[in-house]
Amino acid sequence: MDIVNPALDDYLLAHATPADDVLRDLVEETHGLEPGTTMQVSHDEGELLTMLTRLTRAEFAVEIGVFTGYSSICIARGLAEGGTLLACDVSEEWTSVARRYWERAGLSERVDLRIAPALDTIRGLRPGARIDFAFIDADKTGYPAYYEELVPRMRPGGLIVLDNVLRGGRVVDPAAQDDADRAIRQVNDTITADSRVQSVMLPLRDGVTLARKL
Ligand SMILES: C[S@@+](CC[C@H](N)C(=O)[O-])C[C@H]1O[C@@H](n2cnc3c(N)ncnc32)[C@H](O)[C@@H]1O
Repeated sequence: MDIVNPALDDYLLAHATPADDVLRDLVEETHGLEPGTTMQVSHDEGELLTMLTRLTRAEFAVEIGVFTGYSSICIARGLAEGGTLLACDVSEEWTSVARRYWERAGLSERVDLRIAPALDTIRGLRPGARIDFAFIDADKTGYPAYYEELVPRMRPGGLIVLDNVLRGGRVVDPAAQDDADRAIRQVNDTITADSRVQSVMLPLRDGVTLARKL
């Protein structure tokens, strides 16, 4: 199911601030890898991440799902001076590409990469750690648990961003019942009913939820 008419999608992509050489080269290199660019956030979503990180004046951000580093570059670029992005992934192979591009973008000092299941990394944060900005874009069945671990650690006014919340329209297809479909519907319903956050779902690419901690 097209979330947005494809012609409008192209128009939207063409009307975000253009990508720089680092991001363009990263897309090109990722094209040549086995999964290709399908897992990567789109350019307009990346611009949104930079903007939201900046608007929340984030000093400590968490990313769940790094892949080859596109979204982490966008988040790290929006951090306040001296800020840190805790980047969580399980793949040495894909994040080795990300490391090269963080270096090239001058962001290596800002990114703290942890190769481990993201739930372990988040649960291992020091008690009292306050997260300003979080981006969830990893295994879809993990979303409900990632959300529950993040919410209590967010500072008031902090923002959680979740990608792929529409699953190509499968969320409204009763026949779509795999584990990931169920997990995404579950987290979407949880967030809507959660009095700890204010939330909105945007029809950007595969759907993006913004949940702001109250
Ligand atoms: C959709 S990709 C992330 C794309 C990335 N945000 C970007 O813009 O390029 C999902 C990533 O989640 C990672 N992942 C899967 N399961 C994970 C887990 N349990 N903990 C941390 N990362 C995980 C995968 O290795 C993969 O790199």
